[in-house]
Amino acid sequence: MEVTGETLIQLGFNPGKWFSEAITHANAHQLSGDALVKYLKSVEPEYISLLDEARPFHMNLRAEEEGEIDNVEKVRATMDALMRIPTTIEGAVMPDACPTGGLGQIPVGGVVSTKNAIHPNMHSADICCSVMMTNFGHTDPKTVLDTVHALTHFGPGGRKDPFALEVELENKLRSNRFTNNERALNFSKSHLGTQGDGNHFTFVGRSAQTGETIMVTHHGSRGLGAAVFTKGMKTAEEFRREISPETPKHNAWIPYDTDEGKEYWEALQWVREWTKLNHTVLHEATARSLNHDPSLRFWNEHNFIFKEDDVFYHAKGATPLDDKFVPDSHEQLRLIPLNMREPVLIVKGNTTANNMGFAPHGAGRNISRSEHRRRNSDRTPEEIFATETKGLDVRFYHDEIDITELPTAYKNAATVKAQMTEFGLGTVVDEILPYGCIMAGNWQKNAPCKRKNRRR
Ligand SMILES: Nc1nc2c(ncn2[C@@H]2O[C@H](COP(=O)(O)O)[C@@H](O)[C@H]2O)c(=O)[nH]1
Ligand SMILES: [Mn+2]
Repeated sequence: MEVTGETLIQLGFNPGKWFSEAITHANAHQLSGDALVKYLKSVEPEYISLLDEARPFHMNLRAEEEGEIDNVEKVRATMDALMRIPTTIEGAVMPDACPTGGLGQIPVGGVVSTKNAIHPNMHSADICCSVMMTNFGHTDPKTVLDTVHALTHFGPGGRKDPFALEVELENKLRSNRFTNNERALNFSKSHLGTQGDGNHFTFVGRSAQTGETIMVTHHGSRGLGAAVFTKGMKTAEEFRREISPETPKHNAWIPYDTDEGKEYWEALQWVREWTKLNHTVLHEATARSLNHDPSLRFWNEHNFIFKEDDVFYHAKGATPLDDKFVPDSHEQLRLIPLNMREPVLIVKGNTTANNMGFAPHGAGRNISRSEHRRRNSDRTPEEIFATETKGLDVRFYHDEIDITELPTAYKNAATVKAQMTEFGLGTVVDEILPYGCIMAGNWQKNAPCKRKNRRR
């Protein structure tokens, strides 16, 4: 009987590139029964198994009240599963941690170091989600917010009036297999100067130290990053089948010491450069419109992979404190937003025994968006908005309130700040006190397909 791929799968072997040569050999020698199994065992690749025990991780997170226990336990459980992936070295969990996806997926607020391995799912689709600030001196905060409101773009899709993509960066994108495709290249142009949706924002406030007006933008790499992520996951899956089929798909990795690994790492750097430009064009356009020469601008990513020799630090919603991770660091300063009613923190810090060189990237959530909606179903969005944004100038770009972005949707900011101090996760050197902000809002409510459904 002819030996096929199906025969091998039924015998319990994992499909991979080795199948084709083994099938040819088995048929040429008419192998069957024990002889076939013996031969297949002798040529089957040696797979990397999951670790029997989880590698160590630091829980810089503690439940302070009843409602937080469930979240903390879920974060611990997912880290326990994740730290059995054979590439892992060490992990850390930040006070803003919350689970995302199934068991074994890196939580938001998680840091995992690996040896010679890049795990695309540990940076997820919004590669290099980040925050940038510009100091506008003593310009009136409302004037800054009005000015950026007229210039920015929130919601799905791209701009009708895109900013120009630098030729040098376009050439870089065209030189890499993960970015040189129509989808990624189109996004790199049409999405430049866009902020997307969800919890991305433009925030304006005043420095607690100097009273100067500071603008902070929060967004990532938009369609370009998502396109790179899709390709990265596909490549990682090809490796997973060949080297560690026992590893769950969501934790597949690309070995760095391969052509694909080196090129994926390079693609991540181009995405980082593009994302920085995506913030910068908005900050520069605002400064030009205000005819103001800004005194200070800096940024930091909080959803990225950082490399030190052959060790890769995956930070899924964590702020790199240590300058070894940040090539364009300004005086070691980093930005950590909390919610629209709270200050954006300006922090500094170093690597310690338990922080792996990172701090939280925000407040995080104890409950999902849908649970938050359920708990507030007894009040109208307008009532909730009025209570939660009193005294602030809060705007939704698409004119529809998104209650899942209001302050009570997030963890208690005071608790997160207290745990930053308790676990040594950076020192606050200044705070940007809120004047107001712009977010996408619930743009789906008036999306054409929703309107059509409502008419039915
Ligand atoms: N200052 C503001 N901070 C906000 C707002 N909405 C959310 N957030 C915080 O940002 C972090 C980062 O979110 P992620 O998308 O990178 O995971 C989040 O944990 C919140 O604490 C806002 O409107 N203003
Ligand atoms: Mn972010």
